[in-house]
Amino acid sequence: MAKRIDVKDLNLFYGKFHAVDGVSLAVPPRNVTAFIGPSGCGKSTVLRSLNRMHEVIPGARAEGKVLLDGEDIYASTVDPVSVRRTIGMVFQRPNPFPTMSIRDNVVAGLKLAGERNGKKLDEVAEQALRGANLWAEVKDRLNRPGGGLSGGQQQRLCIARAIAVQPDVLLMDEPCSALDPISTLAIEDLIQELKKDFTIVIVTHNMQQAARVSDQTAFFNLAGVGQPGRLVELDDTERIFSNPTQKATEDYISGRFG
Ligand SMILES: Nc1ncnc2c1ncn2[C@@H]1O[C@H](COP(=O)(O)OP(=O)(O)OP(=O)(O)O)[C@@H](O)[C@H]1O
Repeated sequence: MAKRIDVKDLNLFYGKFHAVDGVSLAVPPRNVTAFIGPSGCGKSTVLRSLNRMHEVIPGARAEGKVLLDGEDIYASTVDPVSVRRTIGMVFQRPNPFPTMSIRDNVVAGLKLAGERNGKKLDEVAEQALRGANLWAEVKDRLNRPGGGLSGGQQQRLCIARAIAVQPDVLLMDEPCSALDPISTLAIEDLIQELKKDFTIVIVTHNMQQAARVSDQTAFFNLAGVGQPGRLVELDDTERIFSNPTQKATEDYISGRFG
């Protein structure tokens, strides 16, 4: 169930390129944290480092600590695959397995982990689809392909797939950027529901969205061209949008740059 994350002096690299410099931040459990900032400042890179997806890119590496309820996910004894199971991820473009049935998409992770009991898989599929606010729309076509759903439904299917394995944390990388406004609102409502059970970190370019869905907001920026991105400030969302302490944050949220 929902866990806290503490990031300590995290530096992220792509080969020799120092992409993110010295980030420290805390994400409380059952809380939505939004990452905002101009393009290229490292939001997605930091997000991917929170479940060790960053290192999947050839040459990419992380220095520093990411603690999940005090346990360092980068410790040498930790299996990155189990980290990714505990800290799930939803991507920018919905990526269901298109020919696989809706039901099998949801339970794909569980089947991979060896669960073979059909009744149990049906139960988990229903629970996860209900949790993702999709059950009512798909309950009569669970055996039809996931690729046949609308974009917004596919994204909720991917959220159902992510929560079916009961992660502690959900990372969302611009989950609404490929969706229309109605589907976007459906996902935003869903995020409010999900935070009762999960710790959520969301990258968004949409500042209204950050203001609507998050409890705290982290503003990232670049010190200059070719310089690494860094965390400028992290505070309650209300404060970031009404009275930030840093001028760069104020300039960004008031639309003066970015
Ligand atoms: N796979 C990669 N290989 C090399 N460099 C990368 C890779 N992915 C990102 N970068 C670089 O790392 C820096 C941070 O990129 P990142 O995508 O994290 O920024 P971002 O703030 O999420 O940007 P955006 O808002 O445009 O998605 C950029 O300079 C980017 O070019």
